[in-house]
Amino acid sequence: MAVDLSLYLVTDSTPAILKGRDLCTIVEEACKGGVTVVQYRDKKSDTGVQIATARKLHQICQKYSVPLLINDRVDVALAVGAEGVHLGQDDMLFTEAKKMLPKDSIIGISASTLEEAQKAIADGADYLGIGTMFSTPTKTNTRYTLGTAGTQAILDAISASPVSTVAIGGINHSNVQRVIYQSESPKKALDGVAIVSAIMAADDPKAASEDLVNLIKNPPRFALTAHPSRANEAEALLQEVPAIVRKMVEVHPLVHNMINFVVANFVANVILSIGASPIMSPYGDEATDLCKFDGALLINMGTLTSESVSNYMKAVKAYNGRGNPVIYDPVGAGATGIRRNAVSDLMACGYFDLIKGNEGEIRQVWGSSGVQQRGVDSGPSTLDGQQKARLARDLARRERNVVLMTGAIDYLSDGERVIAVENGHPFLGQVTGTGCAVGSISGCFLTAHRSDRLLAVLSGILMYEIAAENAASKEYVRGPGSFVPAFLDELYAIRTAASNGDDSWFAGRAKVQEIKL
Ligand SMILES: Nc1ncnc2c1ncn2[C@@H]1O[C@H](COP(=O)(O)OP(=O)(O)OP(=O)(O)O)[C@@H](O)[C@H]1O
Ligand SMILES: Cc1ncsc1CCO
Repeated sequence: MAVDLSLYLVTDSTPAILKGRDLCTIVEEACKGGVTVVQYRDKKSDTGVQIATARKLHQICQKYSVPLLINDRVDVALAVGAEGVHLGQDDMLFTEAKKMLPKDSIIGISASTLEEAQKAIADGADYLGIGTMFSTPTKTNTRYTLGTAGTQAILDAISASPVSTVAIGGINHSNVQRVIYQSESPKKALDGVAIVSAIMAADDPKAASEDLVNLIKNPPRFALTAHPSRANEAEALLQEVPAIVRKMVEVHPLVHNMINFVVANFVANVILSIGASPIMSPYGDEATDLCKFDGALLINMGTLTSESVSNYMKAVKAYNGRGNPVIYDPVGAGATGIRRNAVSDLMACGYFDLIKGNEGEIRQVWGSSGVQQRGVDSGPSTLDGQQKARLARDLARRERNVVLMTGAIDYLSDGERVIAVENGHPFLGQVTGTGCAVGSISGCFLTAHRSDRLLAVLSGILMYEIAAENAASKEYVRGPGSFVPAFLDELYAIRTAASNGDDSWFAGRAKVQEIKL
């Protein structure tokens, strides 16, 4: 039996959720608001109460042509003639339930691992409930928190099967679009999302459901536009760079930096030099107002404190809500347990248009790092150029965003194209904050040029690294100390040239190639 799983309501009868209200009234409001399937889930009530409630719910659901599924209790489903059941891994076996239920019944199975998903498919499940997506305070006994990356990996591995899928766990209005978007693998997407408290605990369950329907139907504002690689991709991109630098100077974007205290002053001066406007604010609540200027947000966790992550989360939510660019610079990502946890918490909390880091940091975000970072520096590389390019490409594909891995050669990818940039100067590696400034500059370019994020970031890096080369070539520059003021001057010189319509600073300077993998 085909079911529309797009907005799948799972009930919750706990007093904290119901807040004295009647379960059936909430479900009816949700049906009016557009939920497409209801699962009655009640782990506590006596059988008699469950049957009575399920019967009422079934009458309501039938009025709105919404199928009713019963969690775990095949006997309750049979007693009220519900459309089917949902079974967890500890519930009755699929094969037993199949024997007991009428022929057309829907049977869904919870799957937290690929093995569980494959077994449920082999048994003949009608759909999979994949989760837990995010851990929530109300459900702490979750075996696996998959996140969008784990969900995407399962979808990819089962893409040959036509089985339907919904994601479950911690999904709400603020993350639903991202969950659907980032979980999608090239060959298989979620068919829906299961929602509990975002509807059940809402003051107005009808409005909450309507809002979710709208969010599910519409693509997120941050969806990446596909830019398949052209025959001479690097050259084609380079032709556009000077115009994008001019545009950035003209737009005079604002970049909100939640940045470490070591580099804040240097980064603010870099941003002023390129003709943009910096604001440094570590206070998460300020983002509610700051995001309204439609600039970019940079999260740079260089000097993390016990309060940083919750502040970052508030700001990311505010900027994501307006679809404004958010950049994540996971400084020192692998250096300590606290930073490693911060990486997972932040990656689960919102969408980052760009993740920018040195090799050690990008490897930590990817999750494959067996390498202990000693500090905020990258440390000796163990990857060759192709492997670096592949890592940047794979992370961008997984997160469906843009990834920039900095170093003597920078690797930039949007999941389809990979561009290597050889510009820059070794002095950049000798001055703290030069990587952090790249994150902030990228924010300015992402704000000014939104249709091709890879091109926007590439334009920023080239302006930056060509300025560094120009500065290092001055005869009065003898080392990192004299390099810094000369560097700010050269950024300013390019910005001035660009605002005069003079692109000569760029002619023949870019050392860029596309890497084919
Ligand atoms: N040896 C080098 N040659 C050319 N450019 C370099 C070199 N080292 C670094 N860069 C450039 O310097 C910038 C910063 O990159 P790097 O990888 O040093 O960042 P980082 O380690 O995050 O820095 P920080 O944390 O100090 O801000 C990038 O634009 C990069 O291309
Ligand atoms: C040295 C240092 N320590 C924390 S952040 C930082 C600046 C480089 O990101």
